[in-house]
Amino acid sequence: MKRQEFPTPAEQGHPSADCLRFTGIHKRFGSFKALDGIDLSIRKGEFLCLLGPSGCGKTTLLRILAGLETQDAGSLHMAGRDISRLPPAARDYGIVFQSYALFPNLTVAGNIAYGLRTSRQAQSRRVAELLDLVGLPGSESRFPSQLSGGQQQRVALARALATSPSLLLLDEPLSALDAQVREHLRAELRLLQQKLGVTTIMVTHDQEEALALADTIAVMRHGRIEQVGSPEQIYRQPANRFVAEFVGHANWLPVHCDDMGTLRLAGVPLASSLALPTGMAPAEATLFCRPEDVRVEPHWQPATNTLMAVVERVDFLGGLRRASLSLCAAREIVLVADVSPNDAGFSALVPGQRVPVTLPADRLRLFQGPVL
Ligand SMILES: Nc1ncnc2c1ncn2[C@@H]1O[C@H](COP(=O)(O)OP(=O)(O)OP(=O)(O)O)[C@@H](O)[C@H]1O
Repeated sequence: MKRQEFPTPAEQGHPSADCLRFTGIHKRFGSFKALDGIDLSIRKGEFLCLLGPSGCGKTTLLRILAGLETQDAGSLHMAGRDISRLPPAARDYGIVFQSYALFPNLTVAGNIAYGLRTSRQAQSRRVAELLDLVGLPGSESRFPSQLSGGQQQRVALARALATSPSLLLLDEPLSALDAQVREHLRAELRLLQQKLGVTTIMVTHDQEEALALADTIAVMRHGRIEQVGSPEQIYRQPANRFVAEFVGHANWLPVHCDDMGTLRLAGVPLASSLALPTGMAPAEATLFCRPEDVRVEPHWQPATNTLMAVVERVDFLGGLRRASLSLCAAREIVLVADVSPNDAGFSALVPGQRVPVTLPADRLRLFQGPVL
């Protein structure tokens, strides 16, 4: 086989071409609805993370795509081909599981070459090439038990990529590793995926991992997709409370919306430019604001969305301080601000001190109903 080089994204086709499409996927286990109508498209070369809490159906969706589980209804198309009923071996993917799933009795080379149907010489060349790629050159003759968790997962990745599949499936591949190895491998995985341009779907419940790795995140809950978007969209414009709560830290502040559409937080009117979701009745609402968006001001200056607060406590978070601030007009309302030493109000963060805080209008979102 004359396969020394990996195909570039350009060789694999136009990056925006649809590679994979799930349409109306349903799956029940007995009376339990594990997937409840999944529609999702993935572009060629895209890195998509299925993100959601335990039991939301991420792995089931991945297993259906891999042909390891059968959907009750719905279809799957890959590059325009209906693969809904094809056996796993006919679906053209490589897969990496959470537990490294290497054959313990085979060497690293034996594990990686397992699915290759080429001459021994071509296999050796391919194995060496893949080991270079995953940063383990010269490890051919070692056994899985002689490798660390991170190294075993690199071998599992090399094995998944051995046949140059169109699709790489990753089922929580980093979650069994310790934090430092995980972060290191995460960065390498992203570089590798970009270099190869292989369309990738990764299952994770780790929102930080999804934000760091994905081009697109599909947030799931109870067998449904709650939102699909770029990490920026998911983080900045969460479609609903569930997404906002699941991804990142957030302040949830009770606001009242009067008949004129004016919003008030602790009686203080907030910028009227805040967009109310269409159909929201004038009543109680919840204001959402990320801690890093709350601005602690060095001096009082009457300004839109600026309120007085008292510093309740300050926690050291390495590069940042996390301050809990209670509003002077309603001490029971506490908001959290992440403040960097470069921010103007940093030196004012002394417990007991009164400080002005601004909630930038363009960083706020409103959700219907009271704070939960
Ligand atoms: N073979 C099965 N038989 C019965 N129930 C199952 C089976 N496989 C999955 N389930 C159930 O379906 C639901 C979704 O499972 P799934 O493994 O897809 O969730 P997940 O989002 O990947 O969660 P986790 O992050 O914990 O793996 C869970 O409640 C699970 O118990």
